[in-house]
Amino acid sequence: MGQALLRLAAERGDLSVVAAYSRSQPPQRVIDGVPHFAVGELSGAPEFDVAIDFSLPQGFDPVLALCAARGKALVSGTTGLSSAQNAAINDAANGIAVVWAANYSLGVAVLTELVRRAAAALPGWDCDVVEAHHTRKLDAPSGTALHLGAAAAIGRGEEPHYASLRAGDIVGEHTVQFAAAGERLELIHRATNRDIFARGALEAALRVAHQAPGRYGLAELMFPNL
Ligand SMILES: NC(=O)C1=CN([C@@H]2O[C@H](COP(=O)(O)OP(=O)(O)OC[C@H]3O[C@@H](n4cnc5c(N)ncnc54)[C@H](OP(=O)(O)O)[C@@H]3O)[C@@H](O)[C@H]2O)C=CC1
Ligand SMILES: O=C(O)C1=N[C@H](C(=O)O)C[C@H](O)C1
Repeated sequence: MGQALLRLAAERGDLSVVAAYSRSQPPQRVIDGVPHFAVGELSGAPEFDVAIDFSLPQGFDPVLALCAARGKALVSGTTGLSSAQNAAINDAANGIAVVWAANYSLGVAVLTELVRRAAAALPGWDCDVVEAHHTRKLDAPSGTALHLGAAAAIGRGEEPHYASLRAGDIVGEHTVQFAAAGERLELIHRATNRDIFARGALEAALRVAHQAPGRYGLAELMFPNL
């Protein structure tokens, strides 16, 4: 995701990337023309308006801390965060603008609303969330699966069952199934290119960079017609 963000940001004239951060050791001083900072070097990063984080749970805390210390906005898509890390986002949102979303695609934002409405309309139906991703993905169920399950739980009062498949280079597929005797409803989102997530995160960053402190939902920020 970091590579997609750098590539797509370079194509735009309305934003510029001032630094990249990762765990790479030894630190690669420049990545795609952008100054790179490795673990332990983040405090030396230049001034910025908003940070975009697509790391891993073990890389998230220093980025949140830097944004909070400098009073700058954060857009994060890192999944598999702990409840303590989610609570830290809520705390930080008292002083900075924060967006965290398990999925930055428009399609999943629409699917989430459909799932919420279907669950509310189909009380007593069985509900399962099946997700499939590439074999490099470390967390399961996916953040999107948990997000869709939470939307279903609003309408049905309990979380669905989850199933995870890891195979090949699947970008990200999520199927929410509602089943009752004699019929079955399946709502499916299939991502075929990871750029959709990076584009969504860049748009969110542009919108939240100078917002007042608070935790902003992706739909309220990006898809007000939903
Ligand atoms: N919300 C959304 O729309 C989406 C969310 N995701 C989520 O984004 C995250 C990243 O996904 P992906 O890009 O595929 O994963 P990768 O493993 O390809 O990239 C993870 C990045 O985090 C860096 N990193 C890992 N640990 C640390 C650390 N301790 N300190 C600093 N940097 C660290 C890695 O550094 P290095 O390069 O040096 O290894 C790497 O640059 C996952 O949680 C995934 O679920 C993914 C796609 C869409
Ligand atoms: O790791 C990925 O690739 C993805 N992770 C996110 C998730 O955990 O839901 C979003 C997307 O499905 C791709």
